[in-house]
Amino acid sequence: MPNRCIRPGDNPDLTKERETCTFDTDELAANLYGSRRNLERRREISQKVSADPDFADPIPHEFLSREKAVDATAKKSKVIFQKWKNLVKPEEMPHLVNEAVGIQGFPLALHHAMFLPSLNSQADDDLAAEILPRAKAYEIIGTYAQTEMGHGTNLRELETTATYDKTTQEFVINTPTRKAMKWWPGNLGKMSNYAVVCCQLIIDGKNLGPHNFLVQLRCEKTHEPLPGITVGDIGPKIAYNTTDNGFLALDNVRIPRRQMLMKHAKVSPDGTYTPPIHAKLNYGAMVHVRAHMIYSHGHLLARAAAVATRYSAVRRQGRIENGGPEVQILDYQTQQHRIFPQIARAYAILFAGQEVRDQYAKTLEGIANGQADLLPDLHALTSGLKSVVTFMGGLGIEQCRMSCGGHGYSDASGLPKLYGVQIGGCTYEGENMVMLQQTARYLMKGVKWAEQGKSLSPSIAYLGKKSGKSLIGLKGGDITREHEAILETLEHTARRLAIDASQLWEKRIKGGECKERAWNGVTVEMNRASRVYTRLFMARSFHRRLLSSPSSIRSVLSDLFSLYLHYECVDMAQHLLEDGHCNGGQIQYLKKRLYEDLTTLRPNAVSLVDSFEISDRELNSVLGRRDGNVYEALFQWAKQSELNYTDVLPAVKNYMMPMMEENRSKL
Ligand SMILES: CCCCCCCCCC/C=C\C/C=C/C(=O)SCCNC(=O)CCNC(=O)[C@H](O)C(C)(C)COP(=O)(O)OP(=O)(O)OC[C@H]1O[C@@H](n2cnc3c(N)ncnc32)[C@H](O)[C@@H]1OP(=O)(O)O
Ligand SMILES: Cc1cc2nc3c(=O)[nH]c(=O)nc-3n(C[C@H](O)[C@H](O)[C@H](O)COP(=O)(O)OP(=O)(O)OC[C@H]3O[C@@H](n4cnc5c(N)ncnc54)[C@H](O)[C@@H]3O)c2cc1C
Repeated sequence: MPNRCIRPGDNPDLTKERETCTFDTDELAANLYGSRRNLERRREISQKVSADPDFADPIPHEFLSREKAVDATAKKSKVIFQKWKNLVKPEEMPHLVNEAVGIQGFPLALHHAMFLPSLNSQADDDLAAEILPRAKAYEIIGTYAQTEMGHGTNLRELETTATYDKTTQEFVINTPTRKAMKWWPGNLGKMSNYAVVCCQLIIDGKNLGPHNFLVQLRCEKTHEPLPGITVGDIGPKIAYNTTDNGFLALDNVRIPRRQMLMKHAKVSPDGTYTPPIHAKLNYGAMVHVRAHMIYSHGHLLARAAAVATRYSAVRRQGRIENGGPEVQILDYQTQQHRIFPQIARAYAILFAGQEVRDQYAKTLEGIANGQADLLPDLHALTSGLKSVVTFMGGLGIEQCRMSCGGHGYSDASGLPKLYGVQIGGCTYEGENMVMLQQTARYLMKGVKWAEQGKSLSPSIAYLGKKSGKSLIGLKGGDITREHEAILETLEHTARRLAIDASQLWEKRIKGGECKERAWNGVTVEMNRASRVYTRLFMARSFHRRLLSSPSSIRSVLSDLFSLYLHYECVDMAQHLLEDGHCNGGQIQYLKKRLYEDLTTLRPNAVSLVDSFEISDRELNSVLGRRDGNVYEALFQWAKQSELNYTDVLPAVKNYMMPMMEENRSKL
């Protein structure tokens, strides 16, 4: 079957891997990206970026100081948002940015991810008409400033205030304490001249909770901070170092009334407050990012899996049989067990990410028509997915990094930076433990609705079903029936964990605790229920994709799905066993099936990651390069280290040589 990555001059081990492929890699890539046309566009963009001298990197970013890296990123961003702006569709923009700039952030990241979405969904018609065309034309750059030094999670306790002054029809925006400074917002420090700032709305001394306001931070001509505004960069971080995450203090800055984002909640000139149709519509920008970050995090894991798989096919170390040749490390079962589940999870996350984006679009349509009834379901799902996927992705990338041995520790592999970027997602857009509790709140309602026989939305319909006996291992032979048996077992487990958590909670309440304290006593169990609900959704979403896939890729997707299910079940064995729904024999059966899956997938491993269709430039990894010629490339990469600009470093000349000289002269 064709693997279209084969080229003359490639590492022969990689070529051999590609020759054993049993499916058409282009078919799978087209399915992943939605169509052949999308796949071709993806390639076209990759090729054009590589050929554009404006995007050329004289030396890799890894060797640049932070300031120089920020500079290079800003320069490329200007090219993207001027020269390239009309050459790509909005949905192609993330790929263009990844290709041209990389994953560590760029000056307009928050402008796109949160500033524009906030204005689009929360500004009233007047404000939108005035500001959106300017923002879309990049006449101004904006960000989303919500988190403060003292509070990120608990938005109700944010301290920044917007106090309405009826006499002038203005809001007075103020940072009352040091810890009330906005702290963390991306692109706030140096790039943005505007921000959507989240403040407690105060009218006639009454606090009406967090609301969003458009605030100009810097002069449009000089880019100097405006009077009353203190703004800057918070310093280096684990990753995202080309992003100027910032701080901001506002000293009684006045803005006109109409700069409150008033599509949903409104303040009239006389100070009358009208609440929104759903209390949390002000939180819409967060739901937007949570709904979109699932897919992009799937892509980060896909990159790591591509690096680890290709490198493991090229790397030869040790022998399996005495006297045999040194083997490709991909032939070790431990290596396969480390890497193949990451390939499967990356596909699963990408599929789930595509489904949740569609669900977000439907919810938004409803809200535009005055219907917010889909929002609770979407909030529960995006909260669960963002938590599970970012954690899974972090673990997966770290497994991939370790699977590359010493070279995985080098920035040449691209993996340390990938890990740093990925794990940021465990914290931003709501700390994972906190967001899982949001999901759990919804599940607790679902358990009650199911008890009362009420209708349940599709994502929690399983709560209303009855459990039968687990048929895992008892439906021998037929893979379709085995998949169904496992999905039913996962449904049972998700339901059982939600009901157990609900009963534990009720027991504590009956024991005399207030609801909230009782909740805190059961949150570990609540979060377990949320994770399994989310993992069930991911498995179901993968299954839907498998069932709708064309026959040409059905078999390889089915193999991958089997591995996914078997791995997830073994990973969750404790939950499957706890109530006796599965027995030890069934877990042993799942393990046996998992080891068989590793062998089945082995010939297609490289081709499965080739179908992620990530260009060398985007992958930015010496170990993961398509042609597999890693050793020469490693040496060329290291030669660019600034420590190699001279043979004798000043540090050696100034300190080490005199020390050695002094010690020699003492003899
Ligand atoms: C060219 C394009 C390129 C794009 C490149 C993009 C690159 C992007 C890279 C971006 C990187 C980083 C960006 C990061 C940004 C940020 O981090 S912004 C800050 C995010 N902050 C948070 O997420 C804070 C987390 N906290 C909260 O969300 C809330 O405070 C919390 C939900 C935890 C609690 O809120 P409360 O108001 O106290 O509400 P609560 O009492 O718990 O719940 C009441 C009720 O409301 C429901 N609820 C809560 N939130 C929502 C929501 N968002 N939508 C719908 N419903 C919501 C909740 O479930 C309760 O319901 P119930 O029925 O009463 O149980
Ligand atoms: C890379 C990055 C980019 C960011 N970009 C932005 C941005 O653009 N705009 C912006 O406004 N913000 C941004 N943030 C801030 C981010 O949204 C917050 O850091 C995040 O929401 C977590 O809040 P926190 O820092 O207050 O953590 P905390 O809430 O202080 O968390 C600390 C610990 O307390 C626990 N905890 C807190 N509350 C509870 C609870 N109720 N139940 C159980 N445990 C709890 C958490 O689980 C965690 O273990 C960014 C952060 C990062 C790391």
